[in-house]
Amino acid sequence: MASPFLLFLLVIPLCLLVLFLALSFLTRPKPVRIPIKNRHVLITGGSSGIGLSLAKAAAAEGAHVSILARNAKRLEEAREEIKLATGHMARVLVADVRDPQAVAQALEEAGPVDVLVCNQGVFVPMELEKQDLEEAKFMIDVNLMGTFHLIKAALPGMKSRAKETGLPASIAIMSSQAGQVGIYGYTAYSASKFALRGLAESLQQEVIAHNIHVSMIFPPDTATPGLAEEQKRRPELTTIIAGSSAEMKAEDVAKKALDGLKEGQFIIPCNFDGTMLAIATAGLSPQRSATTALVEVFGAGFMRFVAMGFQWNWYSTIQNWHAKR
Ligand SMILES: NC(=O)C1=CN([C@@H]2O[C@H](COP(=O)(O)OP(=O)(O)OC[C@H]3O[C@@H](n4cnc5c(N)ncnc54)[C@H](OP(=O)(O)O)[C@@H]3O)[C@@H](O)[C@H]2O)C=CC1
Ligand SMILES: CCCCCCCCCCCCCCCC(=O)[C@@H](N)CO
Repeated sequence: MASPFLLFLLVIPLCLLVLFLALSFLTRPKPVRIPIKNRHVLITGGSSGIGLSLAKAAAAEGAHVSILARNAKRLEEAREEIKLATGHMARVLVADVRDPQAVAQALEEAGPVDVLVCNQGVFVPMELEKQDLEEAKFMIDVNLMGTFHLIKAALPGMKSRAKETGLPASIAIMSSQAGQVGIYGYTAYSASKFALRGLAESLQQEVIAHNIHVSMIFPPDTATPGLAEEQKRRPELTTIIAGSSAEMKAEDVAKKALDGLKEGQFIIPCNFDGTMLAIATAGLSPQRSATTALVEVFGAGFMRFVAMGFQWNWYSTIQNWHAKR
């Protein structure tokens, strides 16, 4: 006769197994693998920072890469850099994502896309009270409206291409950890990045029947020319609070992003803090992996507790900062 204790020990893994099986049945959309070799990958903001690293990583894996940005000279330099690193001649497209006509024309020129990476982004941190509304609008226009323009222009071609080839396509959207949690000094930036999540969750439901798979990438501070510019004028509290998640290299963010999008991961965290944030903010987002779903189901309560610790730390920092003035 087995002791009640041994029986109990057996019950735990059994419950876990049943829960895992239930989640395997429930998780939607279904798992997918998105090939990128010999496929057309279009990366906006591909002339600098994370976008340029992504372009190199995709070209190194045999993708046909197009990069889009405003500045033609920087695009040419990026093309040289990609060629030097991988031997691949990327196509360059000059357009401002704020201009829907220019975006449509660029996509026409580029031809049908298999993987669209909406990575372009601007960030000008400042307390809302001090920030010029034009700056707030600038971030919304480039980060949010620009992404609308890109997806609108690319979708028809992506749909027919996915149908023709029978291969799954991908739309990957660059958010930020500041698109998962509000940060001091980022009212407009966080708003633009949180908004992308609503766009992405809704869009995934609209395009799943066309074999198009949406991903969102959530990097922490990442060493790029953009970050160097930002740091010249970032409020001290923004730097301190954003420092809660360790800075990454653009290459490492690009690798996470590319691996995640190839697996059709809806939420792509980039470091350990990012994984905690993803569990804490999973909400009703699509989840393809039963294993990750299991971690989310068990982790949710605990991560809320950890989050309370972070908030305690941030609010103490803010209070002390004001007390010193
Ligand atoms: N670096 C960081 O700390 C983090 C960055 N991110 C996000 O990652 C993305 C890339 O950031 P990062 O690599 O640092 O940025 P960079 O500033 O280094 O590069 C930005 C790229 O976007 C292009 N771009 C900017 N505005 C437009 C526009 N209106 N139309 C078309 N292209 C445009 C730029 O080219 P050009 O100026 O010639 O148009 C450039 O290629 C952004 O969305 C950012 O919000 C997220 C988390 C952290
Ligand atoms: C549940 C526990 C969670 C713990 C993790 C909390 C860490 C949050 C840190 C947020 C950092 C935001 C950086 C934004 C970078 C960015 O986008 C700018 N550089 C502009 O590009």
